[in-house]
Amino acid sequence: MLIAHPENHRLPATFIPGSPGIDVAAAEQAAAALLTAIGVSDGSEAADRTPARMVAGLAELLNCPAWEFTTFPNREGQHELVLARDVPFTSLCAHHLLPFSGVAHVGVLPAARIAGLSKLARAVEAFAARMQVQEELGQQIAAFLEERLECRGVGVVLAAEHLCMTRRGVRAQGAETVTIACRGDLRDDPGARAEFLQLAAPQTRRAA
Ligand SMILES: Nc1nc2c(ncn2[C@@H]2O[C@H](COP(=O)(O)OP(=O)(O)OP(=O)(O)O)[C@@H](O)[C@H]2O)c(=O)[nH]1
Ligand SMILES: [Zn+2]
Repeated sequence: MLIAHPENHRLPATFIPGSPGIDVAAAEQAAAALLTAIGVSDGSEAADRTPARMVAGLAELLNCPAWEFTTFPNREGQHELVLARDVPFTSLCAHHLLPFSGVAHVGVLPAARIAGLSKLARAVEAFAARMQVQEELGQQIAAFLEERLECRGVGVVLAAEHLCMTRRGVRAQGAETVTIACRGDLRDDPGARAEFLQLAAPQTRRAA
């Protein structure tokens, strides 16, 4: 069954740095308990601050710095594709809490306004800073840009390695997961879609 999360792509106008959702003391206590429970707590000096480092590391991955979505008037009529290619990202797999990371290719067909270019990458960063499912990550970025920019089309290609799939479980080393989230003319206009995917697709495989 498809479960829709219509609010998931909404972000506050300005992002606040810090990790307000994290109770650091409780998280460190739980991390220490986890290390003990799985039998790796050896009391050594090296592991002394491991619970604190675990929490700080997770807080870092679940946080993104403050930014604003800056746009400019489309004065010269840029109605062709604008593509930010090879934007690196790291997120946390919602199922295993292991990292998945790779690159995002974000394309926009502008209308009345153009986005500050870095904001395409910042949108990727902001939505990646959550427990995520790759398909939902792509859809949330696309929905956010479509809504904020009121553009004619948005396309988001994500190509990522999931450690939960390549380093544990099935251990499919080298496997890459590619997802496409297109909206507007980048989904419905075959020519525009083909041009976008052609420019984005050759970049989906990481350098060996
Ligand atoms: N569709 C999708 N699946 C994901 C993503 N990240 C992880 N998964 C999958 O989520 C599934 C969770 O399945 P479970 O059977 O509950 O977990 P598991 O026993 O650890 O499964 P294995 O990884 O096969 O050992 C696995 O198939 C993962 O590969 C993602 O971003 N998108
Ligand atoms: Zn996983």
